[in-house]
Amino acid sequence: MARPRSTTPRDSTANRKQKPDAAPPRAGRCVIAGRPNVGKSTLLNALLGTKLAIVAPRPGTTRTVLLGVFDAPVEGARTQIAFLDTPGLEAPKSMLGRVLVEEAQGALEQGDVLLLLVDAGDVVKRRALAPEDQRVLELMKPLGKPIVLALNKVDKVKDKGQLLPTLEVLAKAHPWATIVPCSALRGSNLAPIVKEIREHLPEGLLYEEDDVLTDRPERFFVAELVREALLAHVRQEVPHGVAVQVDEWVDEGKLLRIGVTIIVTKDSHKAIVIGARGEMLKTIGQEARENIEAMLERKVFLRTFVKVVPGWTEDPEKVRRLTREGSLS
Ligand SMILES: Nc1nc2c(ncn2[C@@H]2O[C@H](COP(=O)(O)OP(=O)(O)OP(=O)(O)O)[C@@H](O)[C@H]2O)c(=O)[nH]1
Repeated sequence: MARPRSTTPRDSTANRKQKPDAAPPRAGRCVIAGRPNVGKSTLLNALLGTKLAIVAPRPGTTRTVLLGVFDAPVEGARTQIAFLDTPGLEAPKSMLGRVLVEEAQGALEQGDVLLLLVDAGDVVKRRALAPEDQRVLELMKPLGKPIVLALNKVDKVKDKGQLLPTLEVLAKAHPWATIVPCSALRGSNLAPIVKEIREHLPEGLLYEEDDVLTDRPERFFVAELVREALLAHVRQEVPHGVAVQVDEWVDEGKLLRIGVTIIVTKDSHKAIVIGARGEMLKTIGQEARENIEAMLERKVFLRTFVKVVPGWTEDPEKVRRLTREGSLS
């Protein structure tokens, strides 16, 4: 998918043509990894200046490795960074969890640089990495790649005086490329991250074109926007077993007709997603449609079905189909 020009602030300001005296272009891959809910997808979106990944205030939102291409000058020199946003790394509780961990671990090997994202408030409180963060670091270490440690959600740290001593302790834990406190939500202090990543990338370009944003088709993002709307409204344990499949895509010129099936694991979950008199499904569909229309910049008719597929989160074949191909068929 190409970069949506109207929604990318960087597009309006960045001049991708280098100045004659600028350093040569550099390009490579950076994998964003960390335990669930630390803000990896929010950081990807902030770095790209556009919303690519869905975000939710609950662990386990990201279901697949997502490519997002940063292509802009860093200190005047063109820099292409293929960021890979990964599912949160944690001890898996289901087959779905195992596949997500496999995906994230596999992605680590693809990075020229690894970015370990942790929760600033949590490490400040402990004056150390949490055991869950440490486990991610242990997966990264044997790969021998430069690791940037980013302490996210620094906006939530009340006692900012505790930050410096924490950074000093963390600096001794590993020979990091750098340690950066930042806020992905506010977009603050992200420039030092990009600058450091650039230092470790080889000269050259990954993509000749200057508007590559991702390698996923529009249908993938449509399914994700439906899942995001659902995550925003449905509580309890339902979201863990939800997948969205796009099964109708008819371009009628003025209107794009899309049909999606929301897959859940139990009848009781189906009832929650539909809600009393269908109110919940209506809310989800309406919110998803508005976001899809904004993304595609066209009028959309969205039809939503809900289907029970018992035990799909424990069936390796179904998990792979739904998380990687986005469809059971
Ligand atoms: N206060 C604050 N909240 C943030 C920040 N970055 C992310 N969040 C919030 O943290 C929650 C989780 O964000 P995500 O980006 O979905 O986290 P993730 O690490 O991709 O989550 P998983 O997909 O579960 O691994 C959301 O509610 C975000 O709004 C930040 O810098 N400050």
